[in-house]
Amino acid sequence: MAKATYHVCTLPGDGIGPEIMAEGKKVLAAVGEKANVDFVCEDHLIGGAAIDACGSPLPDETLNAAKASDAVLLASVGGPKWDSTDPNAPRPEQGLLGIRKGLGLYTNLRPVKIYDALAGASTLRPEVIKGVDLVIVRELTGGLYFGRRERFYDEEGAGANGGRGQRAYDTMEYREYEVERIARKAFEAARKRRNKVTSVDKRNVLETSRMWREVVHRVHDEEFPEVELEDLLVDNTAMQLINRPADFDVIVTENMFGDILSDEAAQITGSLGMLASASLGDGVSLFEPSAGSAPDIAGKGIANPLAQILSAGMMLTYAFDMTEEAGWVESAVERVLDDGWRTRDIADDATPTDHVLGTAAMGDKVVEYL
Ligand SMILES: NC(=O)c1ccc[n+]([C@@H]2O[C@H](COP(=O)([O-])OP(=O)(O)OC[C@H]3O[C@@H](n4cnc5c(N)ncnc54)[C@H](O)[C@@H]3O)[C@@H](O)[C@H]2O)c1
Ligand SMILES: CC(C)[C@H](C(=O)O)[C@@H](O)C(=O)O
Ligand SMILES: [Mg+2]
Repeated sequence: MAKATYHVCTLPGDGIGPEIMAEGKKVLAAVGEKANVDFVCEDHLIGGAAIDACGSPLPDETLNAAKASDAVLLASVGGPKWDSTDPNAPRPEQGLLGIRKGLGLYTNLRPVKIYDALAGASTLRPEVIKGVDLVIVRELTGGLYFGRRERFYDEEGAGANGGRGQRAYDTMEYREYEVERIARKAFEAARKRRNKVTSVDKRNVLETSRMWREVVHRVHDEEFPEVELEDLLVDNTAMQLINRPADFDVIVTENMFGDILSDEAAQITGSLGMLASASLGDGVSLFEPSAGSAPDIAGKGIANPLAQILSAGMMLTYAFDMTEEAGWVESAVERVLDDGWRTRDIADDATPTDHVLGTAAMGDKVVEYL
């Protein structure tokens, strides 16, 4: 049989990005060898690296290459080097938002799963985290991130109350179809899991949330009546996530609430360095760890590459329908952890120092177990 070839647009980005991307590629190559599939990875610029090279966080060349690929694997963007007080200066994060919008990636899946071996790395007590297995379905191309915004000088306000007159606003806006389609994705995910959806909003305050709740319920009643649906306000969710995390199955929420709740949920698993994600639309998909460029540890070779590796695993499932091979990756990661191998962020007092691995050694270990 002819060897299948998949073209992967790889976007290492900034900070720890290139370090963890190298490990994601290593694992992909190993899977390819075992499955007789060629993953042809081609690096392109995004974020701060792209600003430095050509002044834009998302060069046309990168977006075009992403559109022409079979899937995109991204590491992370951003860092203090590109922090500027000039509101018109290009920002690395615009590259990430631009590619999400440009590829129409409105669904972001962030699975949060406890590895038994990592129970000691979690901030929470073992009896609280036992059995945690949830997925955050985050709306990714709407809301505050993409609403009208402005920063301006308001003469009337100048001097009043001691201010210098600056004003700024961001707007949260949703269209009904945007809520409908993400709700559908959440109910479909729940059907394949434990059949429960928690819809998170701030209906007691926000008009977008009032519409969100109505639309989610309509989609539920008309198309997925057999799925259990619960509503929770976002502040209460933040609390319940650490109070009873094992009760959640699918959490569906708008863009910014999902951003915040997913970092919180990551800490339940022990480290942000463990949280993979898939960003899906109707065309090419993108896979990325949920964490950022971790400037505090960049360049030291100690970042945890497992979220990047698990994101590559999600790519196998969602982009290439290689669920068996994705299972190899998940199982290799699980066995590496079971055998006590750790990066620094998930090590605890009981970890022998010779079991604390650097970024590249952890990638090698996963390949060895594959
Ligand atoms: N997808 C992305 O590209 C993405 C996501 C989040 C933040 N960012 C950007 O990253 C930059 C830094 O943001 P931040 O510091 O607030 O968040 P961050 O996610 O980069 O880091 C938060 C904390 O988690 C740790 N951490 C993150 N990933 C890790 C890993 N793989 N292994 C071990 N530890 C890890 C960091 O060391 C840090 O202590 C900002 O410019 C931000 O906008 C990018
Ligand atoms: C870097 C930033 C724009 C991004 C987001 O908020 O979506 C990140 O925090 C994430 O979670 O992917
Ligand atoms: Mg985030």
